[in-house]
Amino acid sequence: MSSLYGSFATLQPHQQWSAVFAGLCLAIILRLVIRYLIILNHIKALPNIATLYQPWLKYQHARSDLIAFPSLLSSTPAYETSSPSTAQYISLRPHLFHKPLHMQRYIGFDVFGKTLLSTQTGDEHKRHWSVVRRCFSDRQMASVWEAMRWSLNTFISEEVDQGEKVVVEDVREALIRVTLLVIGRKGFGKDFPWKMSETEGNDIPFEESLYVVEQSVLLQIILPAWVMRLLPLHRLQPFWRARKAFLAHLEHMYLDKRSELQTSGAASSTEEEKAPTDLLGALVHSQLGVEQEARLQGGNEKVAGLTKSEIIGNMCDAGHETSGHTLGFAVAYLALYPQWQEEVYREIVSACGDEQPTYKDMHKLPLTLAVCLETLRLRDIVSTIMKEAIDDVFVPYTTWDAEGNITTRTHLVKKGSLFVIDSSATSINPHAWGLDSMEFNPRRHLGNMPPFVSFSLGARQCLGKRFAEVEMTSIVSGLCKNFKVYPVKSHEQESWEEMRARMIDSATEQISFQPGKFAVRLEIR
Ligand code: HEM
Repeated sequence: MSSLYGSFATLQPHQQWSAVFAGLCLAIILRLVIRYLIILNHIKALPNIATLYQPWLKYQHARSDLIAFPSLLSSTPAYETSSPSTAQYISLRPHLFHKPLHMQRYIGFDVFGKTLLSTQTGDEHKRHWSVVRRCFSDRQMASVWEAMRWSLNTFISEEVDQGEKVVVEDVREALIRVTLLVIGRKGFGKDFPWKMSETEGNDIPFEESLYVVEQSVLLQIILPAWVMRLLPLHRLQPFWRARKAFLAHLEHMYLDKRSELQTSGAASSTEEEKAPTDLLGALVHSQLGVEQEARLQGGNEKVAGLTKSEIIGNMCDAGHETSGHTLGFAVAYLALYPQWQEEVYREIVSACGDEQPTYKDMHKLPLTLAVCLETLRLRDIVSTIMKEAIDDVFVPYTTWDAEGNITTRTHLVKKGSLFVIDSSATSINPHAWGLDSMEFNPRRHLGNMPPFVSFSLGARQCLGKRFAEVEMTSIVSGLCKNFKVYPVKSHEQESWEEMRARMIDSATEQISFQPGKFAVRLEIR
């Protein structure tokens, strides 16, 4: 150290300044790299929830569904819980458990503007919720169904060889494209293929900016825009430019939609039939309605509802990834379990005869929806739901002995503790779902069932639940009505068990849990 100081002292003053400057730059870069690695690790998985493929195993070993583990971000002890009663207890008590908004998962969601998902329970949540909830009307759902079918047909006719048999080489990629197309059409109200003119001063077309942002979403969440801009890394520049262009397009589209609705008079109509069926249009229509209500009540319309950046944030949160990945797993299960394909096919034929299923038929297709829910139960997409205790609180949990005798207990959780509802494990807890909890059996969703936490529960449960259910039922019914789905072996001798492990268990955790690469063969019925 002293020799380092000695060498420093021998330098000329301007060289000393340069050395200090270089040292500072190095320290900043080092800090950024460390932050990047911590956040990456944090987003991808909490270290203790590493049992991705057998999420119940750690509870089975502990003979308890309450396991303590130190939180990454809080100095207070944190607890992980999986019992449905505990998960339900926490989810249904928003006055005791808030969202830990300091966690990167929620900070990351706000990258394009504040979203409903990352608002704190209370006034802020109510303000967002009152605008966003109006986008999920029955009319919206009917058009989501149609858009999904259109997107699936577009994909099948454009991307795979026409004929009696077609092979989809990468099911995950295909279904993400199908759901992304729907977000394009249903989200931004744009027909495909996009022929959008470029926004003034923006040289990257909207379609391109959306695809690049989608491809680099993890980076977009982790790295602030100014870091992407300033870091002298050649490969980061396209991501930064796409993000800038994407936001500029969205702002342009928002302002256009606002003035279009105001000029057409649709803005002043509260009738549901006048609301646009694309998500951006519905959001703007809802926002204009909230402003009008505030005006009529003598309030300040300028502060009513959401700001421009909040509308854009909520727009970007119109999840295609969650439904896309669930559908990827559902196709794997259908291919592996042909008996369920046949049952679903019979249900569709008895509900719709020779016609293609429409949204009006959805209530007659409970088994088709159950296939999607059962997929989600076994391959929970979100995996972890974070909560923070805002007061000292006793939570229920259970332990059991070697003979299986169950004892119900309570545990004192200190104010400020961080909770992770382990939804992957909760949904396969044999004490709640039965000893066959690991088996793929969609029929279990048709009767009484334990609380299902994959969409969360209570006041903060998924607002897009119905949207996702409609998207998934539309695709699964469309596939099963028109095709038989077969798995494609990776080599001639591959057994069913090996295929299952490859298609289901090769999943990875990115922003959400996602299937690995696998192919299926579709044969026209
Ligand atoms: C299979 C598909 C989906 C699953 C499994 C899912 C799951 C979830 C979960 C677990 C939460 C709670 C997250 C938390 O508290 O940290 C949530 C919240 C939310 N989801 Fe979904 N989601 C899905 C699809 C969608 C779709 C398609 C949309 C929109 C079109 C959507 C919109 C939302 C919104 C707005 C919230 C925040 C609700 C609030 O905090 O009040 N979700 N979702």
